[in-house]
Amino acid sequence: MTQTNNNMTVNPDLAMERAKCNFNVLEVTHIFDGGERNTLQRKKIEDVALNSGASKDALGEEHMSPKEKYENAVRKSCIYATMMKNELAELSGLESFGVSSPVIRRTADAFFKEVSPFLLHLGMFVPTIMGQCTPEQQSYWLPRALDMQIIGTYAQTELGHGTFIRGLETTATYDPETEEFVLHSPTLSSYKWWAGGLGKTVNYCIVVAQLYTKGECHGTHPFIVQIRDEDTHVPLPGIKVGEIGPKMGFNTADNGFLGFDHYRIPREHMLMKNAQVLKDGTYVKVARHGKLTYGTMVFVRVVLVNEVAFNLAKASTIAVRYSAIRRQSKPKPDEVEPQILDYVTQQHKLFIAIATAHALQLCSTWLWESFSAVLAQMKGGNTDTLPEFHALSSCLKAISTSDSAHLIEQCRHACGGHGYMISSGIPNLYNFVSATRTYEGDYTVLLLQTARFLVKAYEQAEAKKPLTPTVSYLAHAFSGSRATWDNSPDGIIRSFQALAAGKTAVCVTNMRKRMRAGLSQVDAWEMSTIQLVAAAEAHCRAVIADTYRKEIVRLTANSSPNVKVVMDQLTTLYLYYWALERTGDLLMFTSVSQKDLVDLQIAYEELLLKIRPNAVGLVDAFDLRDELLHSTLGSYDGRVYERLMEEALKSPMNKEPVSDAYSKYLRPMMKGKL
Ligand SMILES: CCCCCCCCCCCCCCCCCCCCCC(=O)SCCNC(=O)CCNC(=O)[C@H](O)C(C)(C)COP(=O)(O)OP(=O)(O)OC[C@H]1O[C@@H](n2cnc3c(N)ncnc32)[C@H](O)[C@@H]1OP(=O)(O)O
Ligand SMILES: Cc1cc2nc3c(=O)[nH]c(=O)nc-3n(C[C@H](O)[C@H](O)[C@H](O)COP(=O)(O)OP(=O)(O)OC[C@H]3O[C@@H](n4cnc5c(N)ncnc54)[C@H](O)[C@@H]3O)c2cc1C
Repeated sequence: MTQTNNNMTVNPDLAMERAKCNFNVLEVTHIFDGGERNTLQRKKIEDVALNSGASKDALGEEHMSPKEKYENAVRKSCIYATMMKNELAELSGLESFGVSSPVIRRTADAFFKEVSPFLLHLGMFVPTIMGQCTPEQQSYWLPRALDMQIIGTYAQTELGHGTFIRGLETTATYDPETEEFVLHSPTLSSYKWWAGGLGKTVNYCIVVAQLYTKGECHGTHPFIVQIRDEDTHVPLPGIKVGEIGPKMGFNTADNGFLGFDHYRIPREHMLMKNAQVLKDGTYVKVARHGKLTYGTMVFVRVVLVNEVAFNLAKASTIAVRYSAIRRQSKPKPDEVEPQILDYVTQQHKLFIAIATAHALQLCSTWLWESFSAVLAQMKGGNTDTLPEFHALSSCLKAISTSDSAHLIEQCRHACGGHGYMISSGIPNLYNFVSATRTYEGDYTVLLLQTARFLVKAYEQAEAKKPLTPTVSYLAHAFSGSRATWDNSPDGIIRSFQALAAGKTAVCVTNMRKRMRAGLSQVDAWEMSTIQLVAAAEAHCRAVIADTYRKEIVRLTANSSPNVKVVMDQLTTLYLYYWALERTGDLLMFTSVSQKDLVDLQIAYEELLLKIRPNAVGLVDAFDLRDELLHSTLGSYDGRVYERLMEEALKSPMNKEPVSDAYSKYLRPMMKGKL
């Protein structure tokens, strides 16, 4: 029997779950959105962007050819970009549309099952103009880019190098005679590779190249480069550009390749905020910190934490709603088949996904605020906080993307066979999020950046020198005794810090041992990298746990009692889950006993049961409209089987009763005439 809810026919199991929920869902929505005002503004933006139906496709993207898919994505990008410039910019309170509204970014997902070919324009081209140009350059380029008179991308990675930026081979050689830079791709491996939108969409790009002037190489620098005619869109002479072909995801992003044959650009097209080349070819370094040209990457790493929190919220919404309507097996012969959400193993798969979406969402807001503070200090010429921030944003990017990809895959497992359907929405989420673990700095590589900082901080702690806030716990690393286990939230967080400190200490000790045995510092470091990655991961988990806990306590200070309880249950679940995932480490670095761990496992299982009645309410609180979920399994009304059948019937394979393949191949083979 079905029930109606907001004029909608709702699956009775979902209706029952909603009736069972004992907390005010809207209050939790406000927490996730960062306040009631943000929720109201988000809803307004979604109404304007989505109620017209402009986000919908007549035929599902999955049934289109690659060319049709791309053209459709461009069509919708143009519609959405026009909305962004007009109605949405006004609604979001922005003077011009752009990178500063996560809501506008998130709402775009209703238009694209994969991604927009404009993602890199707004995600990296515009931010690079904002972060790397002089004020004069900015006043020329920014209005054109924001108004989308030009469309750009960020072409840094080459066929031969992505991680190791200092190893890039594209050259930009200054010619003082003509006051131009000559861009050149000397080898196949120097071809730019991967930039989103480069294949067919953009007419400009940021190119990162090795700068040569007066015969000397000054390392990689960014340049703004026109690659296609502004009117005809034809590639300009000296440019070889194209699309790189099918990928696991991102198939509407026309990622491209780009090569230069002694291609000339004006001197002023070097982005000169951090370094300049004067007319006579003199190189002048302006920036106080050598890595400020990496600024756009740091910005995107910060943004990505928010991005993956949102995508994990989507996957957990789909999987929890589906688990409430799906009934399977008969553990008690006299009773009806239970909802699969009643299985404790299912709760174990899913509730951590909900908790992690909250943890990452709150950490992303905190990280954004820290980033704003670092930028404000740098405006005043102070770069002291940059190393700590680079270490922090590197590990948070690595762990948030990796955990989210893993948990989205776990949500797919939780949906059984139907989760494997593209129409479930989960495969596209996974394909998108698994790429975030690699791009903008690979997981291992970024954790090793954090490890560099941790080791230095450890040495400072050893020398009793002051420590920066996120590593201040290292000061306790020299007490000589193991940290005292205590299963309160604060006690568990202290234990996570003890693990990070203990693992860092082991790395330092091993590296010193290896160096005493004759290895160079580089080789001793290399031999310790497995443990260094583990130390950086432990550090990051301590930071996330601490931030999540503190933020929830702060944000629920005035919440109603039941909201306080359910938010506390989620944070506790997060802490228990990760403590139980790291029992070996806890035994090494804290006083935890076998009995403590057995008790913790029982407490965890009891917590799952406490959260169970509120599970659907918790994902409803993410307040994700069906248009954003793109899912047969996760829609608000729970009409799962109906939607699966409707989608199956849309398949072009079902257009004809007998496939052409029958007369061409099957019949001849079966009649022995092939
Ligand atoms: C209309 C519709 C619209 C709809 C849409 C609406 C849209 C709305 C738009 C908004 C939403 C957008 C969503 C986003 C999506 C974007 C998609 C992006 C796609 C992907 C893009 C990319 O994928 S783009 C390429 C990224 N490619 C990397 O990511 C390379 C990694 N590789 C490195 O990043 C370096 O290679 C690596 C390892 C650091 C070593 O760099 P290196 O060799 O130079 O340096 P060393 O290791 O020697 O380190 C020497 C010392 O520098 C220190 N240091 C290093 N970096 C530092 C730093 N950044 N800041 C401070 N300090 C730093 C270090 O800590 C050492 O410090 P110390 O010496 O004190 O220990
Ligand atoms: C979907 C997608 C979109 C992208 N978009 C863009 C874009 O718009 N613009 C752009 O410029 N780039 C883009 N990229 C490229 C991306 O930034 C790089 O792929 C990424 O930085 C990883 O570099 P790589 O491919 O060179 O990997 P590699 O560095 O070759 O990594 C391969 C393996 O080697 C390991 N490894 C490498 N170096 C070390 C080390 N020092 N220590 C230990 N292990 C190491 C890595 O951990 C990894 O396991 C995109 C990539 C993808 C997948």
